[in-house]
Amino acid sequence: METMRWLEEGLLELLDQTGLPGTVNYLRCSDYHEVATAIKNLSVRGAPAIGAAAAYGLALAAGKIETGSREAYIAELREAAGELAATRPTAVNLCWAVDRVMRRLVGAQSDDPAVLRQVVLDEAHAIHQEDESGNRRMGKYGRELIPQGARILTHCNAGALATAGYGTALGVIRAAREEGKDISVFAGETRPLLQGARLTAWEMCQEGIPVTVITDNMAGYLMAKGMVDLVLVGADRITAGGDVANKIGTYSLAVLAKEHNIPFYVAAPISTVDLSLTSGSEITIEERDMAEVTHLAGQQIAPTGVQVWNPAFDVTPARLVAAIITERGIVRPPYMESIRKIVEG
Ligand SMILES: CSC[C@@H](O)[C@@H](O)C(=O)COP(=O)(O)O
Repeated sequence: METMRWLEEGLLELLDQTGLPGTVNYLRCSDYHEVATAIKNLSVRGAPAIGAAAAYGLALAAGKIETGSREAYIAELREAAGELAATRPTAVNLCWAVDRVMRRLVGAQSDDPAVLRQVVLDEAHAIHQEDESGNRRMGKYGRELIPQGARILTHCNAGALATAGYGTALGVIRAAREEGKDISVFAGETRPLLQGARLTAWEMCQEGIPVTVITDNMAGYLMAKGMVDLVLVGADRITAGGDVANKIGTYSLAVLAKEHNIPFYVAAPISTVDLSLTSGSEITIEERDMAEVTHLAGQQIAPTGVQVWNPAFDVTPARLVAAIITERGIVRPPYMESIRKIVEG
């Protein structure tokens, strides 16, 4: 299942194969401004996917630079890097991918625009491919945490549609299923934009993994009825101390899981870890347009002029997280030691 494809003629295709109304099912970007807009308006979304898309955005920008000097080339690409990195503030994978491409470019010893362009494109391909292979490794580690018969509650979409393919949390679920475990999924619908009901449910249906959609406010009752064995979500940024920013509503699930003695797991690549931050309170939380709350499927559902608050993410404190699954293995508390160790290898 692909989320994006680089075309030989130097174009980026963004794909969303759900075919559902309200989603952009196909978009072809020919310049980096279009990629920036696609990231902002969620035509491409999910932390690892926007990182890879931004890297390809730089490749599109690189293709248009004609200057003869290496310094001028880098300076021009920095402008594109700044615009792409500023599109969404919470998912650190975005800045990580843009920085990685720029560092690679700065290290390249050539004045030839064609060579420099190839360096940028190669790095974008590497980020894209490593994301998918990393997710598969993450799946292999993570499936050890999934018991036979597990009923798993997930939130938002941490699947193939949020990554370069396969998925983080949903990658773990896929891997458990591939080893023959008879598991089932509850997908929280994830208001305001319903990524759970639209994307996670669609992916699980495609795979033939039993999935039940619930509205977000049903999670407590579901747990109280003993219908959930574990909660498994993705992440948009993880601090050095193990605090986890993820889609709004994740924190509520973690608190509920604690109350019901249900393990709460996070699956995310190392590129989601931000060692520069210790505490989740330092993470910038994106606030989005109020129309996402006042409208549902294009229909107004709240009074005109009403006040709205629309934070797109929340922070789950490390003390509520039983384990974090990465492509290098599983880390457990105390996170201040285990996370640094796994990131720094
Ligand atoms: C695999 S990304 C982490 C996800 O769990 C989730 O927060 C997510 O899909 C990101 O939200 P989105 O706002 O749709 O880009």
